[in-house]
Amino acid sequence: MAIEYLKRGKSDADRAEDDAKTRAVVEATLKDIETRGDAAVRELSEKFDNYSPASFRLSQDEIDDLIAQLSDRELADIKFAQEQVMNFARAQRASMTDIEVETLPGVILGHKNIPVQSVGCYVPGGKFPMVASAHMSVATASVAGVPRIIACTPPFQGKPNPAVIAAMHLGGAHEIYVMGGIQAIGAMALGTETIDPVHMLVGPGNAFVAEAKRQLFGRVGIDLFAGPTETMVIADETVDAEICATDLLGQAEHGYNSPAVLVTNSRKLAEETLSEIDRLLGILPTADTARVSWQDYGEVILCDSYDEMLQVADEIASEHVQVMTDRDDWFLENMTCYGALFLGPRTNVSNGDKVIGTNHTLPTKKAGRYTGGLWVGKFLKTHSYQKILTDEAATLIGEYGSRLCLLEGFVGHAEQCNVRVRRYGGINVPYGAPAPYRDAAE
Ligand SMILES: NC(=O)c1ccc[n+]([C@@H]2O[C@H](COP(=O)([O-])OP(=O)(O)OC[C@H]3O[C@@H](n4cnc5c(N)ncnc54)[C@H](O)[C@@H]3O)[C@@H](O)[C@H]2O)c1
Ligand SMILES: [Zn+2]
Repeated sequence: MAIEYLKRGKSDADRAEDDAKTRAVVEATLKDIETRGDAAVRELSEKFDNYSPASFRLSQDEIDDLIAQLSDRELADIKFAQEQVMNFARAQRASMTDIEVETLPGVILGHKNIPVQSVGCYVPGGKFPMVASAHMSVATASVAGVPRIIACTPPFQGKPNPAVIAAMHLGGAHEIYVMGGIQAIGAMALGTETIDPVHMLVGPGNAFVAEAKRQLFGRVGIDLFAGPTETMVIADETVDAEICATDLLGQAEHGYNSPAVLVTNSRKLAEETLSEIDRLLGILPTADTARVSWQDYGEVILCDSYDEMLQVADEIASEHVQVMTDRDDWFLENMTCYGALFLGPRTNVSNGDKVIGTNHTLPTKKAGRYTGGLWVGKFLKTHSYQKILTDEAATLIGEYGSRLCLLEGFVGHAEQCNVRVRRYGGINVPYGAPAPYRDAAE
């Protein structure tokens, strides 16, 4: 491979050191929440968010008052986006069917999809009140039929954000708490004196939130590792530097640690994009964060061929991958590791973030190698079951089972089969012995 870095971000070693610091903070904080419950949650909320309300849970009156602060236009916009997300989620739900098949005469195998019974949805809100994240988790959980949906978001500028709370409420949240960061994640998963723990945590967040979910995995389920936003632009000379630079900075503004990577086969586009980014950083109102992300994590990678671009992109496995080339569908066909694809110059990552209807909670830190993003299927558990309807099937499966159990040395298991062979097949298998071999066709 002849790839060339025109700009490089932080080294892997530096990134690993940052992760280790986050891990340690999260571990100590979760322990504190587990030991001291509500008291710890309140102290942490005071410390990180300077917020200490009478109750972290919003009452129905408080929710109604907050929603009343929105204009009709704002409410209609929120509803439009939520409807797009729910429509796509409904279509995806319809693609998941329960099945029941007869694999051998009298042998019935099936699976059914059962909603997770309670979920905790985290909606980020430290730097920006992320209204859309409420559609992605809360509304999607509603489509899945989750019977208990609780939602947490930090205060924004000292108070609950009306738009976020409206989206949570309209999406179908049963309990809403104004609580952020590790304390929200810990309280939802571990429970406190006032919060019943949930079975699964979902939703994106900063490095602390993502790490807290990761550490709690096992105690509860999690959707996926969805930390600080990452973006990649794969572009050739079918597009210009303005669009590439805009798309890179558009996501770098999320925080101080959002990687943005350009992968291209054009040196001209690469160089022009670098100078366009400098120009835009002079006028973008959120340049404070975007500039730091770009300095520390921005990368420009020049490749020789489309094959090389594909290989680099799969290796990085970025959360968002915007493809603007003369062969976008070729990337769709061939890419294997990413969060979501945004194909062609007419769409862009912020459409997916806010409005178009695909889920914006997506895998970061290479998690796209083993999972896609949040979707209605993550709220459903697929459980199998089996039945044997006839004596013949009980005998046939029992005989094979008897011998296969003993092949592994499991005498007790073999007897579970043998007792059925004796009872339903009338064949006398001595206790603990393998069933005699009969041709399955007999
Ligand atoms: N992967 C995805 O799908 C996806 C989608 C949307 C957003 N995001 C990411 O979500 C993140 C949102 O981050 P945010 O910070 O704005 O909001 P956030 O709600 O995730 O985090 C805010 C909370 O972080 C806690 N916190 C802040 N500083 C802390 C510290 N030093 N130690 C411990 N806790 C601390 C506070 O309790 C605060 O309430 C961004 O990084 C964004 O890129 C990811
Ligand atoms: Zn974004």
